[in-house]
Amino acid sequence: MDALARQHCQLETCPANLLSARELGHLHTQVADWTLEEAEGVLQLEKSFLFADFVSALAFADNLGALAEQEQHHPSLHIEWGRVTVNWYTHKVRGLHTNDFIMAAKTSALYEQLQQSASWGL
Ligand SMILES: C[C@H](O)[C@H](O)[C@H]1CNC2=NC(N)=NC(=O)C2=N1
Repeated sequence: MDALARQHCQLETCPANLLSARELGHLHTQVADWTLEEAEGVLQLEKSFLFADFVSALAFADNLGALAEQEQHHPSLHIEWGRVTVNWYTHKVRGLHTNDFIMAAKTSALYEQLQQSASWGL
């Protein structure tokens, strides 16, 4: 996951960049704790992150939003008390692109970073 988390999103995505099943399988092994879901015919990566309360969930979503702006690649977020469910897919290709795996890895790394700083009471 670390190598993927250090990459940056490609700004130009086009349907030609849709991943092959082999590429998709290889990339998924690097973010194996994310599930492959299909919604309205669109394949996406999904993972729920747990928090102590709503404020912490909102802070994570805010940090993730800043990351998405930096990378110009944006998630679908469902924010509730104690949980944020994150979905990644590429609108332009109506499916999964390498960018989605990069951002999934970055999302997991962000969560670990925030949980560590919270546990240190920082
Ligand atoms: C112009 C802008 O960079 C593009 O429209 C980006 C914005 N963020 C995006 N986010 C996602 N998830 N998919 C996209 O196709 C996408 N396109």
